[in-house]
Amino acid sequence: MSTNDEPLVSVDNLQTSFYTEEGEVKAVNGVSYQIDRGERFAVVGESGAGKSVTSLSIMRLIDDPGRIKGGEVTFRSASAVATLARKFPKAVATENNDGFVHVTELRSDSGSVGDDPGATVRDRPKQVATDLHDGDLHVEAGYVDVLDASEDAMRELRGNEIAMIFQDPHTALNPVYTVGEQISEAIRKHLDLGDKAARERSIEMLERVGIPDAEERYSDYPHEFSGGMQQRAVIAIALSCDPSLIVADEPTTALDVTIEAQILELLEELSDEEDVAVQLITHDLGVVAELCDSVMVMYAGKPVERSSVEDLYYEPKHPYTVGLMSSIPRIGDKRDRLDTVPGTMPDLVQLPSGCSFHPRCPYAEEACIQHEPPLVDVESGEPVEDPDPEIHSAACLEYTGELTEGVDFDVQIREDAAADGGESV
Ligand SMILES: Nc1ncnc2c1ncn2[C@@H]1O[C@H](COP(=O)(O)OP(=O)(O)OP(=O)(O)O)[C@@H](O)[C@H]1O
Repeated sequence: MSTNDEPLVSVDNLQTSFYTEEGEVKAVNGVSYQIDRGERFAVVGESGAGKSVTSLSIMRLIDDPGRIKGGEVTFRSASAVATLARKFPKAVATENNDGFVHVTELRSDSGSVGDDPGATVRDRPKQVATDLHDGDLHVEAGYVDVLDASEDAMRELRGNEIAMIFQDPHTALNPVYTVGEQISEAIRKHLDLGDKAARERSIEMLERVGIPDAEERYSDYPHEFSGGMQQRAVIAIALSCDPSLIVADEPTTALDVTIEAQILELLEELSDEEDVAVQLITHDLGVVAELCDSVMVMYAGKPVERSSVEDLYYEPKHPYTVGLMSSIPRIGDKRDRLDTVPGTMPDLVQLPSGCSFHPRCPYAEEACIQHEPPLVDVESGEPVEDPDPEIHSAACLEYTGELTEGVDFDVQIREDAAADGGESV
């Protein structure tokens, strides 16, 4: 199998902690997942579940007192590998040298590339073809070992291959530059274009994200844009460098209902048309239903359920997910629906014994206080080693057969409601 058929992002047993006066805050405590090219993947859970820290970790944006303690993050992209190999040839792994840039398939216009494609690239980095440079060595497949990458390489990756959209577009835009200049600046930096070409591309991007009269609006300052238009401009900046992954952290929380729906529609359209994968972080299952294909529910730094969005809606398996589902609002409804799970997230310095959710779980039994449930295939009860998006998995002793009473819930979704954000009864 070519590595291009493999997931774009693979996260394996990621662990990130903050070392505070109170102790070690285990914000991300063994998280694994994968995202395919063009897939829209949601990370959902209450405040403090570890959603943002997971995303910041895969982009290597964790600052003191935080530290990524362990795990592996792999980003498979031939274009990223080609760009990094050309810029940082000493970082290319070969049979004899370590490196965080891995070339797994290489094609040469002028003949053989030998048995060790990494060594070939190391020897002739300036002949590697990229989006910006011609060359006779073509990287067909490869990956970047993100947690081993240098800071310089990460800077290159962020913005070029992985773009970010945050909750508040207002803070993402600089008030003293026009919106157009900010998009042009991003384009000039990443695509090596001159002023005129960058301006033209910026106007195209503004049109692409649905800003009317893009040419005139190019010279507006951010305060002259509405909140929804500002978020569209942020999306234009994110897209202008042709990323393969957009990480969107609560991108619609600051927007009103109608605008929220429009922005989600825009993200969906762009991801379909440009084959961009999206990692969406949200506490809102209505937003997940609207946009995503697959979902990971997090609780206290760990995944507690993983499945397709459809399976999660029609057949949630973890009592925590069921709690989250119990009053999925229609899209845009800003009620704090997560109040519906009584109790609060535990102290991440001193997690409860056994299942972290047991103090809040209506079905908890003695076994739940004693044993930490592994993430298992809900059908077979077998542990899920590799995060397989096809497998519906949950971390609850119900599915390992260790509960005596078992869990007992009944979720009914109105067909029409599921389509527009879902509403469970
Ligand atoms: N700089 C920091 N110092 C100490 N603890 C931190 C820091 N940043 C995050 N944490 C802790 O890590 C845990 C996970 O936080 P994270 O922001 O990932 O949660 P979240 O699920 O994204 O929630 P929210 O929706 O509120 O952003 C929280 O307990 C938080 O207090």
